[in-house]
Amino acid sequence: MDEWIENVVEVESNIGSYPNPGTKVFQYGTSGIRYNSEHLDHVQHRMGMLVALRSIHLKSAAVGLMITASHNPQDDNGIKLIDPQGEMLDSSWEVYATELANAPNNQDVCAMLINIASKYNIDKSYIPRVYIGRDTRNSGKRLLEAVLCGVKAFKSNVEDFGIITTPMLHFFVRCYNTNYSYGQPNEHSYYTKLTNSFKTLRKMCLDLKNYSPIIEFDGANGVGALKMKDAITYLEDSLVINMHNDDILNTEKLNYKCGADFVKSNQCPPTGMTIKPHSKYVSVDGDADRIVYSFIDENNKFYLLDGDRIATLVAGYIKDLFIDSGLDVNVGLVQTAYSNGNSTKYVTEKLKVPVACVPTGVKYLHHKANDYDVGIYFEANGHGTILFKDAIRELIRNQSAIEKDEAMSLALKKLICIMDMTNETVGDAYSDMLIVESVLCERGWSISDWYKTYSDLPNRLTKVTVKDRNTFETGDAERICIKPEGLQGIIDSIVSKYSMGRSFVRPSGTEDLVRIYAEADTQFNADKLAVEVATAVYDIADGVGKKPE
Ligand SMILES: CC(=O)N[C@H]1[C@@H](OP(=O)(O)O)O[C@H](CO)[C@@H](O)[C@@H]1O
Ligand SMILES: [Mg+2]
Repeated sequence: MDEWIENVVEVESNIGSYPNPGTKVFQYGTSGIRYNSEHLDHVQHRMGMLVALRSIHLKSAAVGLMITASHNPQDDNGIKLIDPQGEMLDSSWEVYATELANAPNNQDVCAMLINIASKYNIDKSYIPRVYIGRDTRNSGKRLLEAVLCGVKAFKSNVEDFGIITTPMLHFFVRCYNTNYSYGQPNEHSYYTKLTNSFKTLRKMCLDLKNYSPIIEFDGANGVGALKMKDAITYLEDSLVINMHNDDILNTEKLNYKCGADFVKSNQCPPTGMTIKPHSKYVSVDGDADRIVYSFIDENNKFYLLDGDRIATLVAGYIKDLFIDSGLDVNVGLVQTAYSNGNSTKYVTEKLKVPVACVPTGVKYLHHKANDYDVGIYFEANGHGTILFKDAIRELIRNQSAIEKDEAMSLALKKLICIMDMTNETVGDAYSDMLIVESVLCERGWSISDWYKTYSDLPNRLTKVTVKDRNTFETGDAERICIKPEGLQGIIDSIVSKYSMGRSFVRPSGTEDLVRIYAEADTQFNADKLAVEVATAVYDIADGVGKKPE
């Protein structure tokens, strides 16, 4: 074992070209590793080796490696690793990713890989299979070379899909490992599967009422824009997509004042396009795994329909379809502490769908959603999907084949369409858009009809930089702050002064800072509550820079 790995690392992998300059500390966090791309060559090289080893461990299952920094600025880049069912890398291996990225020298890298190989008793006769994709960032091509060097050292079968969205790569990985029952690992199969089921459902919708198929699409000047242009040829006339922020050649524009993260964080329309009252705006992020909707009214007031809204829309619709189909299926929704309190109330009280709350990060939501027959999960920022248990999928298809009752049969057919247009591996802006458009059309709703289903509690998300965010520890799905000691007591007493107040703090997993979330009866109060709690964090945890105001 030792000799094998030593040979791979020291001879085959060209490791001498990828030294760790030792200037930065990396962490495989909420969603992989992200950093300024200048510091990432050795990281990508090592992740290439790790992912190949993971495939060998999993007996030649295809695993994925996506080179992206999602909604971060153009200068950043990073990596997301994908496990065989298209889900995110198992958390037990995240630790190795972090350790390897930080290993000071090549001998350490070698020793760590030997450790992993012997811990899992890895059988080196398996040939690894690695699927690779990247977003539109300039640095992607250079970092790809580093990844390839690492991956090929293990004599892997490598498939480089070039520039694709993150969810496409997740989909492709699942296709291979399900022996292609999920689809073929190529873009044509992806578009065809998702779009055909969308078009089939659209034909069942006879009365559009207030629904409009026109979408103003904000592509964040990234891969989402590039791929939407391809998708349009598959959609034909089922949707009218007007493209904006689709300048992928001007890479410094990526995510700049546009895209899902900008719109959600700043609670304002994307720039780079004319915003017309009551038009329907769709914004995706830099790797197209997030989506939010928005519009303005005749008074230029801005309305955001974020992940919470999408989750409630989808949960209500799916629940109704199951009622109509006569099938008794448990449908549940998974949220995080960032979900608006009124969305949780609406889902539990009005839609009567159970809600679970888990820590931030799609991996936690995805995992929890598996507890339900049909689990819907969305982060408030617009990352989410629907998971159908295999047995339920089968039940729906079998029942649909024999159902005689017309109404029940129609509901089952609609459920099949929804299943087939869902990319169940991970949040997927394209798939989610098709689902939202389907439900809006079925309901006969305009975007403002959708907005009227419930009203959000005013809220504010803010952040504070502290000396060491690792001193923070949280509990109860991040709703309680355990460390620094004493902080939770202070937060409780601040919150108690506010009507409908709620606030929590947690260290970010993607940035070096602490996030503060606050909700209250008015926007003024939510803002004020956020500042008060941010100040408490700043004071107790050695805040860095300007005091919150
Ligand atoms: C409040 C917030 O939106 N946090 C985001 C952000 O994580 P942080 O750990 O909060 O930095 O990035 C994650 C990856 O994209 C995403 O999963 C998560 O929801
Ligand atoms: Mg993303």
